[in-house]
Amino acid sequence: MTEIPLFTTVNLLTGFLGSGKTTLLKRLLNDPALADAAVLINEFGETGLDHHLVERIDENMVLLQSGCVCCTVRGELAEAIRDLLSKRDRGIVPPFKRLVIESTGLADPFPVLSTLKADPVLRHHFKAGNVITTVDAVNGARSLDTYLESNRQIAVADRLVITKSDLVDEATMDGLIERITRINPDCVVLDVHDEALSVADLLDSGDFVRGEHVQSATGFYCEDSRDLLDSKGAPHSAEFRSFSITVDRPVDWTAFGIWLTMLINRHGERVLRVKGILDIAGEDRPVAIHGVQHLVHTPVHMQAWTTEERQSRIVFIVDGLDPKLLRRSFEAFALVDRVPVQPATVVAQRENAMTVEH
Ligand SMILES: Nc1nc2c(ncn2[C@@H]2O[C@H](COP(=O)(O)OP(=O)(O)OP(=O)(O)O)[C@@H](O)[C@H]2O)c(=O)[nH]1
Repeated sequence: MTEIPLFTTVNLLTGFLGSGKTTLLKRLLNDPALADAAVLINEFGETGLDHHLVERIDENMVLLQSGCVCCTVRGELAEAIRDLLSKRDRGIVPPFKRLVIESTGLADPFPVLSTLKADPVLRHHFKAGNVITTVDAVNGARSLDTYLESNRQIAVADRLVITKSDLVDEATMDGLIERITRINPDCVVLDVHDEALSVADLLDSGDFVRGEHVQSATGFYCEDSRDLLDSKGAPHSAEFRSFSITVDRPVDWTAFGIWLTMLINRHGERVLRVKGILDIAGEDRPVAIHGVQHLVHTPVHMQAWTTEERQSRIVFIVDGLDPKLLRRSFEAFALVDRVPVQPATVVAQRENAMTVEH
Protein backbone atom coordinates (compact mmCIF):
# COMPACT_ATOMS: atom_id res chain seq x y z
CA MET A 1 0.00 0.00 0.00
CA THR A 2 1.32 3.47 -0.88
CA GLU A 3 2.27 5.44 2.16
CA ILE A 4 1.00 9.00 2.14
CA PRO A 5 3.57 11.46 3.45
CA LEU A 6 2.74 13.87 6.26
CA PHE A 7 3.10 16.76 3.86
CA THR A 8 2.29 16.46 0.18
CA THR A 9 4.67 18.47 -1.98
CA VAL A 10 3.10 21.06 -4.27
CA ASN A 11 4.88 22.19 -7.40
CA LEU A 12 3.64 25.19 -9.30
CA LEU A 13 4.32 25.03 -13.03
CA THR A 14 4.03 28.51 -14.46
CA GLY A 15 5.26 30.44 -17.49
CA PHE A 16 3.84 32.85 -20.03
CA LEU A 17 1.24 31.91 -22.64
CA GLY A 18 2.42 29.18 -24.97
CA SER A 19 5.82 28.89 -23.32
CA GLY A 20 5.63 25.10 -23.11
CA LYS A 21 4.07 24.33 -19.71
CA THR A 22 1.75 21.59 -20.95
CA THR A 23 4.49 20.07 -23.10
CA LEU A 24 6.80 19.91 -20.09
CA LEU A 25 4.02 18.59 -17.87
CA LYS A 26 3.31 15.80 -20.32
CA ARG A 27 6.99 14.86 -20.28
CA LEU A 28 7.10 14.93 -16.47
CA LEU A 29 4.01 12.78 -16.16
CA ASN A 30 5.60 10.12 -18.36
CA ASP A 31 8.37 9.77 -15.80
CA PRO A 32 7.83 7.00 -13.23
CA ALA A 33 8.86 9.47 -10.49
CA LEU A 34 5.61 11.30 -11.12
CA ALA A 35 3.35 8.31 -11.58
CA ASP A 36 1.68 9.10 -8.28
CA ALA A 37 1.23 12.82 -8.79
CA ALA A 38 -2.11 14.58 -8.91
CA VAL A 39 -2.39 17.37 -11.44
CA LEU A 40 -4.48 20.51 -11.36
CA ILE A 41 -4.66 22.52 -14.55
CA ASN A 42 -6.01 26.06 -14.57
CA GLU A 43 -7.08 27.45 -17.92
CA PHE A 44 -8.18 30.87 -18.97
CA GLY A 45 -11.49 30.95 -20.83
CA GLU A 46 -14.52 28.75 -21.08
CA THR A 47 -13.01 26.02 -23.19
CA GLY A 48 -10.30 23.99 -21.51
CA LEU A 49 -8.05 22.05 -23.86
CA ASP A 50 -4.90 21.40 -21.85
CA HIS A 51 -6.23 18.32 -20.06
CA HIS A 52 -6.89 16.81 -23.50
CA LEU A 53 -3.49 17.93 -24.79
CA VAL A 54 -1.74 16.21 -21.87
CA GLU A 55 -3.53 13.03 -23.02
CA ARG A 56 -3.81 11.69 -19.50
CA ILE A 57 -7.30 11.96 -18.15
CA ASP A 58 -7.92 10.23 -14.83
CA GLU A 59 -9.33 10.88 -11.38
CA ASN A 60 -6.19 12.67 -10.27
CA MET A 61 -6.45 15.23 -13.04
CA VAL A 62 -8.52 18.29 -12.19
CA LEU A 63 -9.35 21.12 -14.54
CA LEU A 64 -10.14 24.60 -13.21
CA GLN A 65 -11.31 26.81 -16.00
CA SER A 66 -13.09 30.01 -16.97
CA GLY A 67 -10.98 32.28 -14.86
CA CYS A 68 -7.41 32.86 -13.94
CA VAL A 69 -6.28 31.18 -10.76
CA CYS A 70 -4.45 34.27 -9.55
CA CYS A 71 -7.61 36.37 -9.44
CA THR A 72 -11.08 35.08 -10.24
CA VAL A 73 -10.72 31.49 -9.12
CA ARG A 74 -8.46 31.71 -6.08
CA GLY A 75 -11.19 30.36 -3.79
CA GLU A 76 -11.91 27.60 -6.27
CA LEU A 77 -8.25 26.63 -6.30
CA ALA A 78 -8.21 26.07 -2.54
CA GLU A 79 -11.54 24.27 -2.76
CA ALA A 80 -10.37 22.00 -5.59
CA ILE A 81 -7.27 21.01 -3.63
CA ARG A 82 -9.28 20.42 -0.45
CA ASP A 83 -11.61 18.25 -2.50
CA LEU A 84 -8.69 16.19 -3.86
CA LEU A 85 -7.40 15.81 -0.32
CA SER A 86 -10.72 14.62 0.98
CA LYS A 87 -11.09 12.17 -1.92
CA ARG A 88 -7.61 10.82 -1.22
CA ASP A 89 -8.48 10.37 2.47
CA ARG A 90 -11.62 8.45 1.52
CA GLY A 91 -9.77 6.33 -1.06
CA ILE A 92 -11.83 7.75 -3.96
CA VAL A 93 -8.74 8.87 -5.87
CA PRO A 94 -5.36 7.10 -5.96
CA PRO A 95 -3.07 8.09 -3.06
CA PHE A 96 -1.06 10.86 -4.71
CA LYS A 97 2.14 12.02 -3.01
CA ARG A 98 2.66 15.16 -5.00
CA LEU A 99 0.45 17.82 -6.52
CA VAL A 100 1.47 19.68 -9.66
CA ILE A 101 -0.47 22.85 -10.45
CA GLU A 102 -0.21 24.20 -13.98
CA SER A 103 -1.34 27.81 -13.92
CA THR A 104 -2.65 29.80 -16.85
CA GLY A 105 0.00 31.57 -18.87
CA LEU A 106 -1.36 34.85 -17.55
CA ALA A 107 -1.23 34.00 -13.88
CA ASP A 108 0.62 36.08 -11.39
CA PRO A 109 2.18 33.35 -9.26
CA PHE A 110 2.31 35.32 -6.00
CA PRO A 111 -1.41 35.21 -5.20
CA VAL A 112 -1.53 31.53 -6.15
CA LEU A 113 1.25 30.67 -3.72
CA SER A 114 -0.15 32.83 -0.96
CA THR A 115 -3.59 31.23 -1.39
CA LEU A 116 -2.02 27.89 -0.57
CA LYS A 117 -0.27 29.32 2.42
CA ALA A 118 -3.31 31.17 3.73
CA ASP A 119 -5.72 28.24 3.69
CA PRO A 120 -5.64 26.58 7.13
CA VAL A 121 -6.41 23.07 5.83
CA LEU A 122 -3.94 23.20 2.97
CA ARG A 123 -1.21 24.67 5.13
CA HIS A 124 -1.27 21.60 7.31
CA HIS A 125 -1.20 19.06 4.52
CA PHE A 126 0.98 20.55 1.82
CA LYS A 127 4.48 21.89 1.63
CA ALA A 128 6.02 24.02 -1.06
CA GLY A 129 8.12 22.28 -3.65
CA ASN A 130 9.97 24.00 -6.45
CA VAL A 131 8.22 26.58 -8.54
CA ILE A 132 9.05 25.71 -12.13
CA THR A 133 8.77 28.46 -14.72
CA THR A 134 9.01 27.93 -18.45
CA VAL A 135 10.36 30.71 -20.65
CA ASP A 136 10.00 30.51 -24.38
CA ALA A 137 13.30 31.35 -26.10
CA VAL A 138 11.50 32.71 -29.17
CA ASN A 139 8.98 35.01 -27.48
CA GLY A 140 10.45 35.31 -23.98
CA ALA A 141 12.21 38.64 -24.43
CA ARG A 142 9.17 40.28 -25.96
CA SER A 143 6.89 38.95 -23.24
CA LEU A 144 9.28 40.33 -20.64
CA ASP A 145 9.21 43.74 -22.33
CA THR A 146 5.45 43.83 -22.54
CA TYR A 147 3.87 41.83 -19.73
CA LEU A 148 4.44 42.22 -16.02
CA GLU A 149 3.12 38.70 -15.44
CA SER A 150 6.01 37.25 -17.37
CA ASN A 151 8.52 39.07 -15.14
CA ARG A 152 6.76 37.92 -12.01
CA GLN A 153 6.68 34.30 -13.16
CA ILE A 154 10.45 34.46 -13.52
CA ALA A 155 10.95 36.23 -10.19
CA VAL A 156 9.25 33.45 -8.28
CA ALA A 157 11.00 30.52 -10.00
CA ASP A 158 13.20 27.98 -8.29
CA ARG A 159 13.79 26.27 -11.61
CA LEU A 160 13.68 28.22 -14.81
CA VAL A 161 13.27 26.04 -17.87
CA ILE A 162 14.07 27.63 -21.21
CA THR A 163 11.99 26.03 -23.94
CA LYS A 164 12.24 26.30 -27.73
CA SER A 165 16.01 26.64 -27.55
CA ASP A 166 15.96 24.50 -30.70
CA LEU A 167 14.47 27.47 -32.58
CA VAL A 168 16.95 30.24 -31.67
CA ASP A 169 20.66 30.94 -31.99
CA GLU A 170 23.21 31.03 -29.20
CA ALA A 171 23.26 34.82 -28.91
CA THR A 172 19.49 34.91 -28.34
CA MET A 173 19.85 32.25 -25.64
CA ASP A 174 22.67 34.14 -23.95
CA GLY A 175 20.69 37.39 -24.00
CA LEU A 176 17.65 35.69 -22.51
CA ILE A 177 19.64 33.96 -19.77
CA GLU A 178 21.20 37.28 -18.87
CA ARG A 179 17.79 38.93 -18.55
CA ILE A 180 16.44 36.06 -16.51
CA THR A 181 19.30 36.09 -14.07
CA ARG A 182 18.94 39.85 -13.64
CA ILE A 183 15.35 39.30 -12.49
CA ASN A 184 16.09 36.23 -10.42
CA PRO A 185 19.80 35.75 -9.75
CA ASP A 186 19.26 32.70 -7.54
CA CYS A 187 17.17 30.48 -9.75
CA VAL A 188 18.60 27.48 -11.51
CA VAL A 189 18.32 27.96 -15.27
CA LEU A 190 17.85 24.80 -17.33
CA ASP A 191 17.43 24.11 -21.01
CA VAL A 192 14.53 21.80 -21.81
CA HIS A 193 16.59 20.34 -24.66
CA ASP A 194 19.53 19.47 -22.46
CA GLU A 195 19.72 15.70 -22.76
CA ALA A 196 20.90 15.39 -19.20
CA LEU A 197 17.87 17.23 -17.82
CA SER A 198 16.08 14.92 -15.42
CA VAL A 199 12.88 15.14 -13.44
CA ALA A 200 15.03 15.26 -10.30
CA ASP A 201 16.72 18.43 -11.59
CA LEU A 202 13.32 20.05 -11.67
CA LEU A 203 11.78 18.64 -8.52
CA ASP A 204 14.58 18.15 -6.00
CA SER A 205 15.17 21.18 -3.87
CA GLY A 206 18.91 20.45 -3.80
CA ASP A 207 21.16 22.31 -1.46
CA PHE A 208 21.25 25.66 -3.18
CA VAL A 209 20.24 28.61 -1.06
CA ARG A 210 18.38 31.44 -2.65
CA GLY A 211 19.53 34.43 -0.61
CA GLU A 212 16.46 35.87 1.03
CA HIS A 213 14.36 33.88 -1.34
CA VAL A 214 14.48 30.70 0.76
CA GLN A 215 11.23 28.86 1.23
CA SER A 216 10.36 27.54 4.65
CA ALA A 217 8.92 24.08 5.11
CA THR A 218 5.38 25.35 4.89
CA GLY A 219 6.04 28.69 3.27
CA PHE A 220 5.07 29.57 -0.25
CA TYR A 221 6.12 33.17 -0.11
CA CYS A 222 8.97 35.10 -1.63
CA GLU A 223 8.87 38.46 0.11
CA ASP A 224 11.81 39.98 -1.67
CA SER A 225 10.49 39.48 -5.18
CA ARG A 226 7.06 40.57 -4.09
CA ASP A 227 8.49 43.89 -2.98
CA LEU A 228 10.69 44.12 -6.01
CA LEU A 229 7.80 43.79 -8.37
CA ASP A 230 5.22 45.80 -6.50
CA SER A 231 2.81 42.92 -6.61
CA LYS A 232 0.08 44.11 -4.31
CA GLY A 233 -3.23 44.17 -6.03
CA ALA A 234 -1.81 44.75 -9.48
CA PRO A 235 -4.28 43.96 -12.25
CA HIS A 236 -3.28 42.02 -15.33
CA SER A 237 -1.20 44.36 -17.38
CA ALA A 238 -3.33 44.36 -20.50
CA GLU A 239 -6.82 43.68 -21.68
CA PHE A 240 -6.68 40.00 -22.33
CA ARG A 241 -9.70 38.36 -23.84
CA SER A 242 -10.30 34.72 -24.37
CA PHE A 243 -12.87 33.21 -26.65
CA SER A 244 -13.39 29.97 -28.42
CA ILE A 245 -14.90 28.68 -31.62
CA THR A 246 -16.37 25.23 -32.01
CA VAL A 247 -16.98 23.82 -35.46
CA ASP A 248 -19.20 20.83 -36.06
CA ARG A 249 -17.87 19.67 -39.41
CA PRO A 250 -14.40 18.73 -40.61
CA VAL A 251 -12.10 21.64 -41.25
CA ASP A 252 -10.33 22.04 -44.57
CA TRP A 253 -6.65 21.93 -43.65
CA THR A 254 -5.31 24.07 -46.48
CA ALA A 255 -7.85 26.85 -45.99
CA PHE A 256 -7.31 26.79 -42.23
CA GLY A 257 -3.52 26.90 -42.61
CA ILE A 258 -3.70 29.93 -44.90
CA TRP A 259 -6.11 31.69 -42.57
CA LEU A 260 -3.97 31.06 -39.49
CA THR A 261 -0.78 32.17 -41.22
CA MET A 262 -2.44 35.35 -42.40
CA LEU A 263 -3.84 36.05 -38.97
CA ILE A 264 -0.50 35.56 -37.23
CA ASN A 265 1.38 37.58 -39.86
CA ARG A 266 -1.00 40.48 -39.52
CA HIS A 267 -1.89 40.41 -35.84
CA GLY A 268 0.73 38.16 -34.20
CA GLU A 269 1.54 40.70 -31.54
CA ARG A 270 -2.05 40.83 -30.40
CA VAL A 271 -2.89 37.17 -30.82
CA LEU A 272 -1.04 35.97 -27.76
CA ARG A 273 -2.22 32.41 -28.07
CA VAL A 274 -4.20 30.19 -30.41
CA LYS A 275 -4.61 26.57 -29.58
CA GLY A 276 -6.95 24.03 -30.91
CA ILE A 277 -7.86 20.44 -31.40
CA LEU A 278 -9.11 20.05 -34.96
CA ASP A 279 -11.13 17.51 -36.84
CA ILE A 280 -9.40 17.75 -40.18
CA ALA A 281 -11.19 16.47 -43.27
CA GLY A 282 -9.71 13.09 -44.20
CA GLU A 283 -7.89 12.55 -40.86
CA ASP A 284 -8.92 9.93 -38.33
CA ARG A 285 -7.05 11.39 -35.42
CA PRO A 286 -7.37 14.85 -33.91
CA VAL A 287 -4.71 17.37 -34.81
CA ALA A 288 -3.40 19.82 -32.21
CA ILE A 289 -2.45 23.27 -33.48
CA HIS A 290 -0.55 25.98 -31.58
CA GLY A 291 0.24 29.58 -32.32
CA VAL A 292 2.18 31.75 -29.88
CA GLN A 293 2.42 35.39 -30.89
CA HIS A 294 4.22 35.34 -34.28
CA LEU A 295 5.16 31.69 -34.05
CA VAL A 296 3.05 28.89 -35.50
CA HIS A 297 4.17 25.50 -34.27
CA THR A 298 4.16 22.32 -36.29
CA PRO A 299 0.76 20.64 -35.94
CA VAL A 300 0.78 17.39 -34.02
CA HIS A 301 -1.41 14.31 -34.44
CA MET A 302 -2.88 13.32 -31.11
CA GLN A 303 -3.40 9.68 -30.17
CA ALA A 304 -7.19 9.55 -30.46
CA TRP A 305 -10.39 11.45 -29.83
CA THR A 306 -11.22 11.43 -26.14
CA THR A 307 -14.73 12.69 -26.66
CA GLU A 308 -17.53 11.11 -28.65
CA GLU A 309 -18.14 14.18 -30.72
CA ARG A 310 -15.42 14.97 -33.20
CA GLN A 311 -15.75 18.71 -32.97
CA SER A 312 -12.98 21.15 -33.68
CA ARG A 313 -12.33 23.57 -30.83
CA ILE A 314 -10.06 26.55 -31.12
CA VAL A 315 -9.22 28.84 -28.21
CA PHE A 316 -7.85 32.34 -28.70
CA ILE A 317 -6.30 34.66 -26.14
CA VAL A 318 -5.96 38.12 -27.58
CA ASP A 319 -4.72 41.44 -26.30
CA GLY A 320 -6.73 44.37 -27.62
CA LEU A 321 -8.07 42.59 -30.71
CA ASP A 322 -11.79 42.50 -31.40
CA PRO A 323 -13.00 38.88 -31.25
CA LYS A 324 -15.86 39.71 -33.66
CA LEU A 325 -13.41 40.60 -36.41
CA LEU A 326 -11.45 37.47 -35.85
CA ARG A 327 -14.55 35.33 -35.93
CA ARG A 328 -15.84 36.92 -39.09
CA SER A 329 -12.58 36.25 -40.87
CA PHE A 330 -12.58 32.66 -39.59
CA GLU A 331 -16.08 32.06 -40.87
CA ALA A 332 -15.34 33.70 -44.20
CA PHE A 333 -12.06 31.96 -44.81
CA ALA A 334 -11.24 28.89 -42.82
CA LEU A 335 -14.62 27.30 -43.27
CA VAL A 336 -14.63 27.82 -47.02
CA ASP A 337 -13.98 24.46 -48.54
CA ARG A 338 -16.26 23.07 -51.15
CA VAL A 339 -19.38 24.02 -49.22
CA PRO A 340 -20.78 27.56 -49.14
CA VAL A 341 -20.25 29.38 -45.87
CA GLN A 342 -22.85 28.48 -43.29
CA PRO A 343 -22.59 30.74 -40.26
CA ALA A 344 -24.61 28.12 -38.37
CA THR A 345 -21.68 25.71 -38.59
CA VAL A 346 -19.98 27.68 -35.85
CA VAL A 347 -22.03 26.08 -33.15
CA ALA A 348 -20.58 27.75 -30.10
CA GLN A 349 -18.77 30.95 -29.55
CA ARG A 350 -17.93 31.99 -26.07
CA GLU A 351 -16.22 35.03 -24.92
CA ASN A 352 -14.63 36.11 -21.73
CA ALA A 353 -13.53 39.62 -20.97
CA MET A 354 -10.33 39.30 -19.07
CA THR A 355 -9.51 42.64 -17.58
CA VAL A 356 -9.56 41.44 -14.03
CA GLU A 357 -8.65 43.29 -10.92
CA HIS A 358 -7.11 41.31 -8.11
N1 LIG B 1 10.10 23.69 -31.15
C1 LIG B 1 9.67 23.62 -29.90
N2 LIG B 1 8.34 23.72 -29.64
C2 LIG B 1 7.93 23.65 -28.37
C3 LIG B 1 8.81 23.47 -27.28
N3 LIG B 1 8.09 23.45 -26.12
C4 LIG B 1 6.81 23.62 -26.48
N4 LIG B 1 6.70 23.74 -27.83
C5 LIG B 1 5.48 23.95 -28.62
O1 LIG B 1 4.89 25.18 -28.20
C6 LIG B 1 3.48 25.11 -28.34
C7 LIG B 1 2.86 25.54 -27.03
O2 LIG B 1 3.24 24.61 -26.05
P1 LIG B 1 2.34 24.33 -24.75
O3 LIG B 1 3.04 23.28 -23.96
O4 LIG B 1 0.92 24.07 -25.12
O5 LIG B 1 2.44 25.74 -24.03
P2 LIG B 1 1.68 26.21 -22.70
O6 LIG B 1 2.62 27.06 -21.94
O7 LIG B 1 1.11 25.04 -21.97
O8 LIG B 1 0.51 27.07 -23.33
P3 LIG B 1 -0.71 27.78 -22.52
O9 LIG B 1 -1.20 26.78 -21.50
O10 LIG B 1 -1.72 28.07 -23.57
O11 LIG B 1 -0.17 29.01 -21.90
C8 LIG B 1 3.18 23.68 -28.75
O12 LIG B 1 3.01 23.64 -30.16
C9 LIG B 1 4.40 22.91 -28.36
O13 LIG B 1 4.63 21.77 -29.16
C10 LIG B 1 10.22 23.36 -27.58
O14 LIG B 1 11.09 23.24 -26.70
N5 LIG B 1 10.58 23.44 -28.90
